Amino acid sequence: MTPHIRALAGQIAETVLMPGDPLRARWAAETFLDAPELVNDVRGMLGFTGTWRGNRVTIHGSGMGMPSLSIYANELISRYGARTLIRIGSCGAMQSHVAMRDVILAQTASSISTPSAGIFRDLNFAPCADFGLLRAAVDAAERHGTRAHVGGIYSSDVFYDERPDLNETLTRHGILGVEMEAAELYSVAARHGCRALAVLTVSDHLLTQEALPPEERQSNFRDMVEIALESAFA
Ligand SMILES: O=P(O)(O)O[C@H]1O[C@H](CO)[C@@H](O)[C@H]1O
Ligand SMILES: O=c1cc[nH]c(=O)[nH]1
Repeated sequence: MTPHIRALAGQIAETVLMPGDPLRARWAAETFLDAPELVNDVRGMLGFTGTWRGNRVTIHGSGMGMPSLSIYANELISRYGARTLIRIGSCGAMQSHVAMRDVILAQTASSISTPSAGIFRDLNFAPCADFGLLRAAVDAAERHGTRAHVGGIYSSDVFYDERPDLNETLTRHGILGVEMEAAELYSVAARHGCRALAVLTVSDHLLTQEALPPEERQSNFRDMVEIALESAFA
């Protein structure tokens, strides 16, 4: 048990999928896992452990933003022995060739800052995905016939952005999309020798202003979850 997770020792799997939304965690656990068991509901942050094709998996919400994810990732790794952490999130597209509902596999995650900045001090650490997971995710996306893009994303501290100049700079440098957790997930995983990847589904588009309704962001992102599970156990 931790301040934020009530699971007992042994109730968290070594492989953890992390959506921001706890209700997406419930949907994914009930849709993809055999015998999902609720292992956390502290503060309404839901975590479930079950099996997928005979492999133990936990699906646990991260909450929104890097400080929230950082708490859960640190506790899942340090207190429960998680070793592979895959974010299954939504994101906003920042390139015209990226369409709504496309999948983005985040090779790197740029940021202005992360909760790890205090450790890195003057170092501009480059948070990156585990290459084995990334390669397996590319293969899984191809098998599924999913439109997937591999490249850099931006992990922001804000959803309501007031820096159009920054977005323009990011787009000009090929950044595919924006979300709010991956850079810290990659940093925490690196610090502990764990594997991490962010598999993201485009829920809105910064260039066209299209946006999916909340229900579709909560569930219906099947390809993303299947790609994450297949990558974890490739
Ligand atoms: O859909 P999730 O996984 O929460 O991800 C995105 O959605 C939230 C903002 O609406 C942020 O957490 C962002 O990273
Ligand atoms: O963080 C996020 C997530 C989805 N869409 C955005 O614009 N930002």
